[in-house]
Amino acid sequence: MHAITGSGWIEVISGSMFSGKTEELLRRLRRAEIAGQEIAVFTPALDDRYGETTIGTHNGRSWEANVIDNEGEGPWDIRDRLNGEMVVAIDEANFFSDALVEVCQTLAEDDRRVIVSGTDQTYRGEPFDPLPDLMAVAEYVDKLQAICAECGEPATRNQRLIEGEPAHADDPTILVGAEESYEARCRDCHVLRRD
Ligand SMILES: Nc1ncnc2c1ncn2[C@@H]1O[C@H](COP(=O)(O)OP(=O)(O)O)[C@@H](O)[C@H]1O
Ligand SMILES: Cc1cn([C@H]2C[C@H](O)[C@@H](COP(=O)(O)O)O2)c(=O)[nH]c1=O
Ligand SMILES: [Zn+2]
Repeated sequence: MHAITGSGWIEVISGSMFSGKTEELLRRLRRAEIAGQEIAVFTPALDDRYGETTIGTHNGRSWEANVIDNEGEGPWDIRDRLNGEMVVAIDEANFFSDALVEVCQTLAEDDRRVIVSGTDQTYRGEPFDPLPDLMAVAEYVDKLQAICAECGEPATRNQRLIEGEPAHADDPTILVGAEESYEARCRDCHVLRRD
């Protein structure tokens, strides 16, 4: 339990793609496991890059996860599928509906440690819901940076590339992918086509 409030809490790990969000999430889970705590991990059905029932990093590390469909109960299914675990981890929060914020609040109010990871900006450089609201209600927020693929400076933005070209501003927001479609870039090197 939280030393100050005597209750649960929310930790958000955010930042650009490739910044090490999932690595950091797995590091925290390994430590919770060493401490003998029961852990439940959730991932959205939409992200199938690493196989249906795992969360994975861009450098090959993974952890077993429960897959949550955004249809039906959506993120409320997370609460229904808990079996007494007091550490709850949610990866790829950017693929969940806004209801995830209320779900995380409820879990923290039930004295749980909630660790949420997800990228905070769309490829357009706009806030990626529900991360902004999650960051606002969280007790702890870590915003990580990758390395800009163009200039080597710290990267805060997600560059979407379609056949090697910057994506157009009117493209759909959701496109599951990794190195084949995205690069980490700094503010100066991030490009968006508007023609
Ligand atoms: N441009 C980059 N900047 C930093 N790390 C990168 C970059 N491209 C690939 N990587 C690799 O990605 C790893 C982070 O992967 P991951 O934790 O899955 O990131 P995230 O969850 O933030 O997308 C790094 O440790 C590194 O090996
Ligand atoms: C910027 C942006 C990203 N996505 C997708 C691409 C990936 O599948 C995930 C982010 O994964 P990571 O673990 O943070 O590397 O989100 C998207 O659908 N739309 C976007 O604008
Ligand atoms: Zn750059």
